[in-house]
Amino acid sequence: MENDSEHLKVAVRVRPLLEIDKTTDSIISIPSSTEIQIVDSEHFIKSAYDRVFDPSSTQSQIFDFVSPALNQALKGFNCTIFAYGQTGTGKTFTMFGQHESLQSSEFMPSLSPSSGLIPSSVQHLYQSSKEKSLTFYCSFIQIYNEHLYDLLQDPKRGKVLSIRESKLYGIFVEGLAEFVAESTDDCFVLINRGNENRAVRQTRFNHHSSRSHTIFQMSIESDKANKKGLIKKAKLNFCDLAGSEKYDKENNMIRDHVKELTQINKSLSALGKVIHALGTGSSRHIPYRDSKLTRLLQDSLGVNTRTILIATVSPVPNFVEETISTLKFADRAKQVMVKIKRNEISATNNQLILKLQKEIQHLKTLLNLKRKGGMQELEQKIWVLTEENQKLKNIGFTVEEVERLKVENKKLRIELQQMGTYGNTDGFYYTNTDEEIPKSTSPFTSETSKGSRVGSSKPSETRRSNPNSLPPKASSKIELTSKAKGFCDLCNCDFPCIHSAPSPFKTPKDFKSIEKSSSSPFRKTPIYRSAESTFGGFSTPNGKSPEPRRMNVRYRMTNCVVEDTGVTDKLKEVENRKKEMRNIQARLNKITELENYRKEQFKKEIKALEENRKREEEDTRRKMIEDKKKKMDILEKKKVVEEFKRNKKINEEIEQLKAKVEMREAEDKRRRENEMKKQKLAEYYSRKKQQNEFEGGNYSDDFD
Ligand SMILES: Nc1ncnc2c1ncn2[C@@H]1O[C@H](COP(=O)(O)OP(=O)(O)OP(=O)(O)O)[C@@H](O)[C@H]1O
Repeated sequence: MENDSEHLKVAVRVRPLLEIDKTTDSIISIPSSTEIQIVDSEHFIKSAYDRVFDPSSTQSQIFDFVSPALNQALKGFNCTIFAYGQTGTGKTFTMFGQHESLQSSEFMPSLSPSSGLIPSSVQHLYQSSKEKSLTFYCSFIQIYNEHLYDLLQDPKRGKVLSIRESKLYGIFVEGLAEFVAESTDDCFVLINRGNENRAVRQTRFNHHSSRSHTIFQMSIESDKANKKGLIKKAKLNFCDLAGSEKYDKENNMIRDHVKELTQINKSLSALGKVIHALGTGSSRHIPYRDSKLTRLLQDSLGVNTRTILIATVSPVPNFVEETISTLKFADRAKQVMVKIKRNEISATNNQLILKLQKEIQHLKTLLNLKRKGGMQELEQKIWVLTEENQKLKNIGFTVEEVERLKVENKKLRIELQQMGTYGNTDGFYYTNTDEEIPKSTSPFTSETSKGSRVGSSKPSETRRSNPNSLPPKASSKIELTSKAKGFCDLCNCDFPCIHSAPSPFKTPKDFKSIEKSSSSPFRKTPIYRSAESTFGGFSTPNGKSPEPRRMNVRYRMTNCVVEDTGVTDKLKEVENRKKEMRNIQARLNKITELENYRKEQFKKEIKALEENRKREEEDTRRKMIEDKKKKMDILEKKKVVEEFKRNKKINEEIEQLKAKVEMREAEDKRRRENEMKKQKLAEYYSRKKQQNEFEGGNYSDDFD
């Protein structure tokens, strides 16, 4: 199965009846593990899929269905898993697990039976890759109202990210953080964090309805080349799509809800069109660019990616139309053929080397900057590295050298992480926890961390203590230009804001200390959230104080400048404060402008909706009139036909009567002729008789 074509795999999961459904009737029956039937007074539909999961199916059965694809991902095959369905049918339940368990605060190193596909897959991947030297990079994206946000770095949806395409990276999200997750726990923390930040809303059919599409991405890269000198890499996408929903005319929906609903339905319809185009195979143009979702998944949909669709449906009779529409979508998806090949890249491939060099260059720059400080040196270093990079590009590399580059890359990241750097240069960020964090308040104690790590490639201690690390104050001298100006890159908010958190692994106490030290007018707002909550049955310890998780992160971002803002004297501080205030004012103006713009947009949308409605009403009225006219025409025609039939019948009767009359007349004529003949004969015989008598002869009546 090195290079193969296969159908997109489709499973349907029927969720059980819930209290919120307020019914015990179900329209769904499952004759076999691959068939589903919808039966009610108006429908009888039967269709077959790769697998149908009945309402009693467990999370582990779903995991078993996808696990072969996960194993393939470890061998270098891309994989995308979707959950698609109407709102409240169990997409998030399937992908992440029971919602309540997301909130639990008990730490359980193992997964619970209610854990969803993503946590189970993460655990499986780490367990299966114990012996292999693989690196996992994780990112978490949400698409809300057709805008992309980084769920791990941007909880307030402050910065809209853009999708870019380049030869080096393919399709990628500019500025999206990719964390190096060294263990299952690292991943779990990231998933929890992302889940906390996801846009949800209470709707009629779901108390925690997801209002955004989320994509948890894992890039798996082998650290070492195989015997053939090839390096494996695979991308895994877990997509929990927002659920489609009908416009609720009776209960006035609020403005934001209407907007969300419009955007969700629009992007799902774009996804449907892409699936349709891929399924028919005839269409040359695949409309990937119609929505952010399809554009982002362009290289993971139908192209070199094993794709699994889990369509979730409700058994409630009221949602029969939605269930049928989901099954239709799943039917179309079944037709899609995907050509799959292993993603292997020669270790000496120019692009890979270039990428590694680029990363190493940034890492080195940051490290030197961290160690020595100073803008001049940084500029010098960048210049030297650029030169070096240029030279390196022209030199042939051996596999061993590339492997060394990879190892160096990883080492540098870890070193940076341990130094507590939060920096940014051309292309990459590296975040870290602060050395000042009191160990007792972190959500990850060393014992817990040690005990719970599954498949961690490194003991957690190695990432904690660092003899080279600078004292915390020194590290705080290095800041981003935008921060020096009092702006955050992500949300343009006053600084320090939520994005100044070194990593998603802050602890409540850390946040308090930040709040205290900050003089920002926003500092009273508890902007940081701890990674305490869990999902799928894993969480933070009760009362225990784990150690901060340290992780590396790379950002795909360009043209960021680093400068020395280690300002300690009072004057500059005052100056900075003023600047900060000016920036806040500017930001407020911007927000007001934005608000006005949004209002304007909303008015336009309402107007458009109103016009649409009017147009639809007009269409309906016109159609009704046309229908009426048609009916009248038909009635008119019917009348004519009946008249014609009646006339025809009358004519036939007349004809019959005429025929009868003619017959009678002929009969009369014949009778008259016979009588005349008889009369003539009688006259003849009487005359003959008279003649015989006269002649004296005998008269005989015999005549021939
Ligand atoms: N298979 C299942 N077993 C038990 N409960 C389920 C199952 N599927 C869904 N549920 C419950 O149904 C409710 C809605 O599920 P969920 O939030 O996953 O739906 P969703 O499809 O993601 O909805 P939305 O699109 O609105 O986000 C939740 O309370 C969830 O616990």
